[in-house]
Amino acid sequence: MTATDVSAPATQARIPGSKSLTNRALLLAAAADGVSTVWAPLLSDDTRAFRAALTSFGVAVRSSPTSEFWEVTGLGGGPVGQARLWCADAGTAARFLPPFAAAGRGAFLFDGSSQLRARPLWPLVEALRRLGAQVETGPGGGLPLLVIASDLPGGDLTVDSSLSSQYLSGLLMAAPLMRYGLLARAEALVSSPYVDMTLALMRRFGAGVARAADGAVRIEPGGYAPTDLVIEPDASTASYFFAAAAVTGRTITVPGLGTGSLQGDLRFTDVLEKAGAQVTMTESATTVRGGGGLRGGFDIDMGDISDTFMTLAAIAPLADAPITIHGIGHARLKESDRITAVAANLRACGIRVAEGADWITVHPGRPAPARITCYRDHRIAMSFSVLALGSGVPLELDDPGCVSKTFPGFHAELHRLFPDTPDREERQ
Ligand SMILES: O=C(O)C1=C[C@@H](OP(=O)(O)O)[C@@H](O)[C@H](O)C1
Ligand SMILES: C=C(OP(=O)(O)O)C(=O)O
Repeated sequence: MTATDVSAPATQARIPGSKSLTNRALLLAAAADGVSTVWAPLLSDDTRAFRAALTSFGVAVRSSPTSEFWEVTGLGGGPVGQARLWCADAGTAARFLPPFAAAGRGAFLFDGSSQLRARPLWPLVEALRRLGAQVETGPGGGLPLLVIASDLPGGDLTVDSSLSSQYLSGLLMAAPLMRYGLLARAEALVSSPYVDMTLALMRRFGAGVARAADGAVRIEPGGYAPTDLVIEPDASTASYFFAAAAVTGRTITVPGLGTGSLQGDLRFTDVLEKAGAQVTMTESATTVRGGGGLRGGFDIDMGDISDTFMTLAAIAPLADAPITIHGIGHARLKESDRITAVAANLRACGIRVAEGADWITVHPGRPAPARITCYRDHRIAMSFSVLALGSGVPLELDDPGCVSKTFPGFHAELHRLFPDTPDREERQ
């Protein structure tokens, strides 16, 4: 650490709640038998869509006046009746809500934006059918999806999890509502920390969860008990602020994200450490100190934490040697084909990039001013904002507002923490 770093004021980033924790907590509270309170929920497009869909199922969600908590009156089981559910752009809604519906009784029609319709659902559809649910898909094999439910017996299931972990998470969360529970195995699981998060939250809501020696998970029937829960700040969102510290030589602390975090994406700080940043983690906060430039010359598997691969890829031109990221093939199936999108935008900045089915290599270089195509992907917008900050080069985002999927206040917070860098308007 240099003398300059020591004198730099530690600055606290205000990171909103985790999308993944908020939507899981909403679902489990909706299934529970009683009233749960979700403190510090994320207020963004994805959580509003999830909440609105639950309301369509007949779940009452009451906000405190400033939304510092949401009070959810659970159904004490799966939904009953008929409903149309709009999932907007939210992968979590399209993958978590159909299994919940299938564990109820009635007819439920799910749809979403054209972006969400393009994302695969077939492993979930197949799994639900094998459990005995009646599911009809749209022409592409996914949304719009009709679930005709009449209580699921449950049973023994292997879930193809090579494209996404969300199918398994959705099935696991519905399992305590099935008559005999579920014995579930994942095949070729990607993003495994999200399944750990699912099981941890299910336990918080009183579910009987046991892991077998062969990696299978046994979920007991019996439903959920209501609980009160505080949502952690979002670790994927925090990655942009940690990366910003690394590339500007500044210090950023995120309170509320520490050693006990349930979010795998906090491991992005290990990646920054590998790239030369200093990381300090306590039970209640994480601090990243930049300084000394970004170190490259490594090849890293980010398959478990793929939402943060773009954060690294976008700042990689500022490193002193090439950086290769692998294990991220499933990132092609998200809001955009993220490998192609990142590569195209880096090339638009004049940076040398090579890519394959599940990897990308980014070479060092000074970015040229460019217009960044966001593909309505919040993470493209946030990642390239950090590259603009670190390089001091104006990068214009074609759709700065797409950050509202997970952090509507992103640009304002980045500007608050880094006011001395190129003007925000120039970069958007
Ligand atoms: O379960 C979740 O909350 C999520 C799982 C991950 O998806 P995949 O399992 O499709 O990688 C992640 O990318 C997404 O943002 C949130
Ligand atoms: C992939 C993402 O979202 P989801 O799958 O929940 O739509 C994301 O937030 O990066």
